Amino acid sequence: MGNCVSLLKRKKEPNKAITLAIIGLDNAGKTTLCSVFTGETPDPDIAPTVGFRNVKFSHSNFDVTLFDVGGGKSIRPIWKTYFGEVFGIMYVLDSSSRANLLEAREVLRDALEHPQISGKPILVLANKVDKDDHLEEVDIVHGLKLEETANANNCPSHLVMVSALVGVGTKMDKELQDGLQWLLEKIRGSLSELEPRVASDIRAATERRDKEREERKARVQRQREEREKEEERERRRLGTEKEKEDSEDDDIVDGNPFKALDMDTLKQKEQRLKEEKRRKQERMRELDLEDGRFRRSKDDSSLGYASGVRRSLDDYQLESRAGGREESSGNNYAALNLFGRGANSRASALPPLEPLGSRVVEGAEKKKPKKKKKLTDYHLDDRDEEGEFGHAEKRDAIGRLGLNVHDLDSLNRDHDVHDLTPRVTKPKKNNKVVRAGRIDEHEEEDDPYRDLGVDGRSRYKNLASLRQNNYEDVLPAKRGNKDMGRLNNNDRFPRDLERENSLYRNSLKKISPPNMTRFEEDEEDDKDEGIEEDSDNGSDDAVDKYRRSRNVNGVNRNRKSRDQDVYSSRDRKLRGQSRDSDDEEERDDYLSHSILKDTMRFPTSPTDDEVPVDFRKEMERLRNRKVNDYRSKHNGIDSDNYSSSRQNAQRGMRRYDDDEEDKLGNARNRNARNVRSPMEDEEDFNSVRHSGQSETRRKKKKNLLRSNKLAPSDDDENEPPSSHRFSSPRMVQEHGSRNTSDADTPTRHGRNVRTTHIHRQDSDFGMKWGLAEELPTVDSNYNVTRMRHPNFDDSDGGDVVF
Ligand SMILES: Nc1nc2c(ncn2[C@@H]2O[C@H](COP(=O)(O)OP(=O)(O)OP(=O)(O)O)[C@@H](O)[C@H]2O)c(=O)[nH]1
Ligand SMILES: [Mg+2]
Repeated sequence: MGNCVSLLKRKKEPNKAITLAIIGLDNAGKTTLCSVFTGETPDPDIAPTVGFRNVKFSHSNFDVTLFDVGGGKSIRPIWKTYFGEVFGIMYVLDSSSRANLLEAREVLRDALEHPQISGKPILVLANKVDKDDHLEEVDIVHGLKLEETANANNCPSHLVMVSALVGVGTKMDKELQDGLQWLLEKIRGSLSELEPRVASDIRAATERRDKEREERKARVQRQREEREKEEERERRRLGTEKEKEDSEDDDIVDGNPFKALDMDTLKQKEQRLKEEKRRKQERMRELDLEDGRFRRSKDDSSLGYASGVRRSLDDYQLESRAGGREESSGNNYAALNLFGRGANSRASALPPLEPLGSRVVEGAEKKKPKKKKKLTDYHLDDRDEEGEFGHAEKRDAIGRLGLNVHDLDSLNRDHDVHDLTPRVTKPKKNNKVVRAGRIDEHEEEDDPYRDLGVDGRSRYKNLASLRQNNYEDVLPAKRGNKDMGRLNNNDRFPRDLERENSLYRNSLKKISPPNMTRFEEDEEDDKDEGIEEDSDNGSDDAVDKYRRSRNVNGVNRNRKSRDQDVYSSRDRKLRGQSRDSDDEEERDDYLSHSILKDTMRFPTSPTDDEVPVDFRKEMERLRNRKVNDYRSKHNGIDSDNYSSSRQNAQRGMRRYDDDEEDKLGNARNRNARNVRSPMEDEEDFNSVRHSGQSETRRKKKKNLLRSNKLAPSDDDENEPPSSHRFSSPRMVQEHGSRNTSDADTPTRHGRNVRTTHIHRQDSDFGMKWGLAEELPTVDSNYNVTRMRHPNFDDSDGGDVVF
């Protein structure tokens, strides 16, 4: 009955306003719990609290203001600012985080030990108990040393295991509700003590804050006065008036910020400011002049102010003593009274100001820094025509290109200069400047690389461009381009420009196709392809046409496009070269050209003394490989086939023994001795071509190739007809009957093996097993290769021998 009366009594009383603080480590769930108390649904993507915020809610006849502070390390120190105002504390702990328990203990201890907290009730909220791995109550009490700390600081404490995610407002977690109730009751129970304590703490805090504010104000006032004094001194020195207080508030008339502005007043104000400024400047000039005169009268008249200020401090001290000047104690700069009579001690303490003095030095002209001339195409070309370079350009060229004096001499002599010009300026249309890789009338008149053909020319210019860019700018764009990649190797690429270029010129002369027909052919191509001549450009010579239509610029063209230019499939067709043709001659022609093409990718100059060793070796290796590949491929034995034969034997697909290896080896050697590859033929052909007979090149070359292939060598009468050497495996099969017989053939092992005529349709297994490509040349006398399919039923005819 008594309880009911007290409840009814309480209901009639107005709510008590109290303040609480919710503290704890970051990420404990403080802000989420605040939402729960206020009845808001917590934001799942809640951000960490930076600083402080407060929330309000009512519970059990209390209007609670809850201070939610950030739990981050850097924010914790501000907690204590609020401790004096609070009646009690909620301490939140993430019960699922064991790692933070120690830190949480320390933070709790620090809080309870604070004089404005000790004795106040503490509610510990072990949050996030909805998580599986949360700590047990005992562990938390033990881990936090809650009882010891609370008892030590006379703080009534209570711990509840809660989850902020259960519900909000009246539907909040029951434990949480109980905990809140406990705290509020505790506060209610000690309200008589707490209220005066909090009130006094708040008063003390307010007094402290007021005191601090006063101190700050006084400090600011002192600083302002100092500044004003300084400004006054400066004004007196310059003889200017004190400006009217020009605060932003001036424009606010009668405290009304929205009142219309008086334009006349504003104009007057502006005028006044201008006048002030002008007077100030005049005064400054006068002072400068005075000072300048003073300096000159003391020194040599030729010595300007600028040099005067550089004199030693001792001079000035002496001077000031002689002139009865005041000498500031201990400050040498004070002796440098640069501002004449009116100068005050502060100003004279300043270091000398050179720019002021420099104005009064008669005849002292400021030298404008000369603009550094850029090394452009134009400059270089100009000088080149005169046959000389300026020193600056030479130095520039040395710096840029890493050239030596010898190189520079060569620049003067040769047309190399065109290729070495840095591409700084953008050439105008139809101008005469020659840029790297470009061809125009100017160059065409005396083009030393004309013989190289378009491809050779651009290749040469690529080289020059590489040099000019120190191999770096161009190369990335050429990635994948074998020859450019090789040039990047500095070891193989001597720095000597002359040597390098002659090397390339030689190699290009040797391998480039005859240039006389290039433009004509391309003109025809262009017609066929519908490329029209550019009517804007007046020049109609073949070189220009070619350049315009193909955009031939040595720097920009990549290998693919170059190869396509010279060896396009269209060209090959026109020349009667085709990989797929049934015509043997066409195929040969194709092959020889593909070798030639590859050779072009690895340009070499065979003049031994000129070529660096590594480079030469590499080229020789390449050439030999090509020749050997060709020989072996077209003479029935190649290393691939040989090794695969060995592999087949090991797999049980064919019989294999050392004797056979001997035979194969012998055959290979013999064939290698006697067969000339198209590569060698091409070399011969080139020598013919360069002797001026290029118009009949195709005919001659074919004859040359054919004669070589068809003529068996003298020292080997058993050489099979050379046509076989150039036959595809398919053709070998088709003509197999010429070299095999149906009769038994004795082997060295004394076993008779029946040879079989293999028709095309019979050779399925060979094709299927990928062996068709490996079929060797058939020779009934000594070159017998045996292949046997493991599943092949030989009951009808024994082994199959090719
Ligand atoms: N599982 C679970 N997650 C909770 C619970 N309470 C809060 N969280 C989550 O814990 C994270 C941190 O919550 P906050 O309320 O921002 O933590 P805080 O203590 O305010 O952190 P600071 O502001 O940085 O000090 C949030 O992702 C909440 O969703 C809970 O009871 N259970
Ligand atoms: Mg927070």
